[in-house]
Amino acid sequence: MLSQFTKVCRCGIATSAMKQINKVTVIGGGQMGAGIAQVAAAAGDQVTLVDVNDSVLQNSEKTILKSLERVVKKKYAESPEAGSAYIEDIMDRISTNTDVMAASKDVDLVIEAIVENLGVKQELFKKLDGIASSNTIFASNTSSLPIREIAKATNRLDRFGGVHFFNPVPLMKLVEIVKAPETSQATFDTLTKWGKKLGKTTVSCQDTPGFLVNRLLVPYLMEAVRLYERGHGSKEDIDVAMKLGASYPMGPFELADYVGLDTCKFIIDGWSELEPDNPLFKPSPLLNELVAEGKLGRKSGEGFYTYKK
Ligand SMILES: CCCCCCC[C@H](O)CC(=O)SCCNC(=O)CCNC(=O)[C@H](O)C(C)(C)COP(=O)([O-])OP(=O)([O-])OC[C@H]1O[C@@H](n2cnc3c(N)ncnc32)[C@H](O)[C@@H]1OP(=O)([O-])[O-]
Ligand SMILES: NC(=O)c1ccc[n+]([C@@H]2O[C@H](COP(=O)([O-])OP(=O)(O)OC[C@H]3O[C@@H](n4cnc5c(N)ncnc54)[C@H](O)[C@@H]3O)[C@@H](O)[C@H]2O)c1
Repeated sequence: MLSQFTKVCRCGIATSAMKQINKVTVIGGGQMGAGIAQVAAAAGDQVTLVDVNDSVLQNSEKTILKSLERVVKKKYAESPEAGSAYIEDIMDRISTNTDVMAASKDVDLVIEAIVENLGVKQELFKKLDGIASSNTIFASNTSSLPIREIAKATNRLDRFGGVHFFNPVPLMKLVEIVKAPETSQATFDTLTKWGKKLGKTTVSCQDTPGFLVNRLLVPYLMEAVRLYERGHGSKEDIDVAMKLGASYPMGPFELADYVGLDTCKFIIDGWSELEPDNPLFKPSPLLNELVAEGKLGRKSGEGFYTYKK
């Protein structure tokens, strides 16, 4: 368990030093939460994955297992037995729980990857703040919401930061570490060290809309949708164009489906509310329509494209 490591400097002011994270609760077992649980357990952390019910958590476990099997196919191609032991070892470090309060009582870090909605995230952390140890750091994997706004629901603004992973978490090498105005240097350093322990490259971000990657990626994806809405290109051609003309691994429509169209909509609606006159943040009628029809991308079997279940 993380120890509150408090130093008193010569001036007499107590300052908290960087801590070691070994025990983590991940809230939200969807595509991001499952990935975060996987990479944390692979790095040796004891992980509890939380979601609203057991059937979601069973799916999360299946997703993690499938992903680990893909990793092992490459990493242990010559030694299937060592591969099985590797998977077993990681799965042994992951437990699941539907009781978020019990799962968050005594851990070094609570990181959430639930729905991209400020009120829901605030409500979650407000509840947790009352029961989690004062040593526990809170973090959000939000794509687009201000970390400070989420943290304001708690009395631990100094022990609250952003840790933004990318999808698919096991493969994407970057993690953005977000320092909100009140995030302490010790918290920021602890989160950065944790990101590196998970094998990721970290970049340091301020608490500005979209941090670094999404401030560029969101306008690009939305502009692709607008291009298509204007009838200036088919989605297939736009995807091919960006893959072969710009060497992106996925075209914008493939990527939006991969991310989840509900998440895309939550992001753009939030930014458009924040800056209604910014043409880059204009919502898209087509995106709204698809989400209203339950076409959320790969996770629901249909979005801009149709996927085999
Ligand atoms: C409108 C607003 C929207 C904003 C959205 C923002 C969202 C968010 O905040 C930020 C993001 O995340 S942005 C999103 C950022 N993300 C991006 O931009 C992603 C862009 N896409 C890509 O980088 C690639 O298409 C992928 C890596 C996803 C798949 O690669 P591919 O070549 O097209 O297809 P492949 O052949 O299937 O797989 C290749 C190899 O990878 C292996 N593997 C795959 N999945 C795995 C898993 N889960 N586990 C383990 N392994 C996995 C697979 O086994 C294979 O191994 P092999 O040994 O070589 O056979
Ligand atoms: N999808 C991406 O590419 C991506 C990338 C980076 C960051 N994010 C961010 O990560 C977060 C999750 O995104 P996702 O794509 O994994 O979503 P998802 O829809 O796949 O999963 C969300 C999960 O959270 C659960 N959940 C919702 N409310 C909950 C609560 N109160 N308590 C416990 N569990 C709850 C849901 O049951 C669901 O399983 C969002 O904030 C999103 O912006 C997403």
